[in-house]
Amino acid sequence: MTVDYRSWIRDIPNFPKEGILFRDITPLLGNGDAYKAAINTLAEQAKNWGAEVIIGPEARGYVVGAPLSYSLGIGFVPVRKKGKLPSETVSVTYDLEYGKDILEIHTDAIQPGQKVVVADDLLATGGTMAATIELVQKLGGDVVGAAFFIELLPLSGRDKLQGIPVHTLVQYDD
Ligand SMILES: O=P(O)(O)OC[C@H]1O[C@H](OP(=O)(O)OP(=O)(O)O)[C@H](O)[C@@H]1O
Ligand SMILES: Nc1ncnc2[nH]cnc12
Repeated sequence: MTVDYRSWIRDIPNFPKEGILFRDITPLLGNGDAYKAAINTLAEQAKNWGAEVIIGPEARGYVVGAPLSYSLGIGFVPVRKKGKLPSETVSVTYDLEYGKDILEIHTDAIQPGQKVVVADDLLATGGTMAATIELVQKLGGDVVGAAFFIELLPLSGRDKLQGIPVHTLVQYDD
C-alpha cells in the first residue's frame, strides 16, 4: 500500500517557540493504515541492517522504536531524559533545535558488539540522535542504522551521525 505520509503530517507555526515550524505526527499516529505502513517500511529497513535491538529517545522515539522492535521480535531500549531511569546510567548533554537537555541509558541495556538500530520520529539538527548514538557507543554497541519518519533537510542532521546509514520516510526542504 502506498501512503502519502506528508498528508498525515500537520504543520504548526511558532511551536514550541516563535520561528519554529513544528511538524506534528499525531495525525499519522491516529491513522491505523498510515502508522502501520510507516512502521512496516522502517522495520524492513531495520531488518536489512541486521538490527538485534532498537533504541529510541524519549518521548516520540518510543512511538517509532517500540512498534519497530515488536514487529521484528527484538528488544526495545528506552533512552530517557535525565533522572527518569531507575538503575545505573550513563548520560550525555546535547543541543536541540529549541534548547538543551541531558539523555541517559541504563549501563546494562545493551551488550558490547550488539547491532543497534536507533529510531525517532524526526531528524532536525541531529543533536538528539547524535547523543543517542554516543550513549550506545559508550556501552560498546554497534549502531548499524538510524530510522525516522521525518527529515528536515536544511538542518543537516545527517552530518552529525558519523556516516551511519539513515532512512527517512518524508524529507522537507523548508
Ligand atoms: O534533531 P534534533 O534537533 O535533536 O531534534 C529532533 C528531536 O526533537 C524532538 O524531540 P523533543 O526533544 O522535542 O522531545 P519529545 O520527543 O519528548 O517531544 C524529536 O522527537 C526528536 O527527538
Ligand atoms: N520542527 C520540528 N517539528 C517537530 N519536532 C521537532 N523536533 C525538533 N524540531 C522539530
